[in-house]
Amino acid sequence: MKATTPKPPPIPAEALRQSLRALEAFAGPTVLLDSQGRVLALGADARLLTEERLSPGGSFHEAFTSKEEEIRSALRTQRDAILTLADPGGSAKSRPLRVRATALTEGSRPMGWAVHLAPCHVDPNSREELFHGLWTQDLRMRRLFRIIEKAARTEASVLVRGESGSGKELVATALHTLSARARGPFRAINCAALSPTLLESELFGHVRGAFTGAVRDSPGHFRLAQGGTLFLDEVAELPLELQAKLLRVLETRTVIPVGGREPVSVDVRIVAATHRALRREVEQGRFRADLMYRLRVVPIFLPALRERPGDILPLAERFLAELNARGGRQVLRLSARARRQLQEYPWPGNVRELRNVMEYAHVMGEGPTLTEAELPPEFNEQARPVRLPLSPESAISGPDLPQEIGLEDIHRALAQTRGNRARAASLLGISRVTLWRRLRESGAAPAR
Ligand SMILES: Nc1ncnc2c1ncn2[C@@H]1O[C@H](COP(=O)(O)OP(=O)(O)OP(=O)(O)O)[C@@H](O)[C@H]1O
Repeated sequence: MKATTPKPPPIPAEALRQSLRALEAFAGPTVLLDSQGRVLALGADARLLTEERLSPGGSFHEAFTSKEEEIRSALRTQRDAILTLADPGGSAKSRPLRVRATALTEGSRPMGWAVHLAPCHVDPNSREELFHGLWTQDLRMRRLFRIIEKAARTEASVLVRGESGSGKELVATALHTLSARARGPFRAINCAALSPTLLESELFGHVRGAFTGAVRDSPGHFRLAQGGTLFLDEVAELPLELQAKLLRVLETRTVIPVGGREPVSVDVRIVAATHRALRREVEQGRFRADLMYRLRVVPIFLPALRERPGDILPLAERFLAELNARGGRQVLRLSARARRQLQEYPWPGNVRELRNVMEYAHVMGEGPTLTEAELPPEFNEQARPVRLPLSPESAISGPDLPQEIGLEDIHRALAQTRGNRARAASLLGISRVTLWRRLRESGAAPAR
């Protein structure tokens, strides 16, 4: 005779409510579904977040306007997904929600899902786009993507201008990937990171015996990028004598390695980038005008993150979803204060800095809510009132505020430290607060 498993007694409503409250405290707004996708129960936070659009006995799928396949995939894959909540009033006001499901099983039998919900800041009225690793919902950025697509089809030199961490290298790789040279190599070199002598031999190569330590021939980046694209990052930092040499290479399409005599033909497309205004560098005699015109046939201006504030929170959420997917802590929401601080912060290190900040907070804190206290120390400094100088003189001659340190220096230090403000400040010999204040005074950061 077949043994029948006795049906478990139903969980008393009060016990269920308490379990859900405990679950929500740990995992954020939660809905329990049966294996057919019907709502079994939902916690008070989930009720609030969904504005009562979900109720026990109702269908989970029908509460959303997202495609049936998207909803099924969200449940099946148990990965972060964005679903749009239907508006019962039928107005066009849709509400995106971040959703993550955990399958509930008894042995191997599927019982349903616990679905964790979180608010989502992607603006449903503006279109989002992921373009070769660059995510945005900013209209200007999306227009830039179209320019990049057009420029990629040509051989024209492109000059990308943008602050540190704003995605210049990603633009360069997109230009390469979308070009006829995609099968060829992509090489990148940072002109600010090497001494002039080393830079010369890295770019143009050298022959054996050209200098002490040159024990064998070295091809250099131009020849290594043969048939492909060479990305010259921080091109404004190129010393004048190397600018002359670079111009010659671009004009003759040949390169003479250091210590060599014979010109070698090269077929390379140049993409250059800088955080400076090259025109100003030309005016100041630090950059050759003829080289500038050669490099900036197509100029591309990448807006800083603070100039597209609508991207800050959605990008933060994307980074959190990536971090959640690695396992460990599952962050389901940002506290209101953390959101405000992220939005008010000047982001001198741009998207790279935002990613680092999210990683720091994800590691430092615990639980499903990422709070302002988990943000790196500079955010808490930012929250403190800014100390006013005692006298006008102390504002300019005080040891903590050297007048000669300008915005350009700060950007250069940030570029060198890849957006790390603490290291940039110590490089400049000022405190992090001063660095932030300088950015704010210059209008680079919003006044509070
Ligand atoms: N729009 C974006 N969407 C998603 N990630 C981005 C975006 N912009 C930048 N990033 C992230 O920031 C990192 C830095 O980008 P990238 O190296 O292209 O910046 P950069 O402007 O070349 O910086 P630097 O001038 O310091 O070299 C990227 O690896 C990527 O993770």
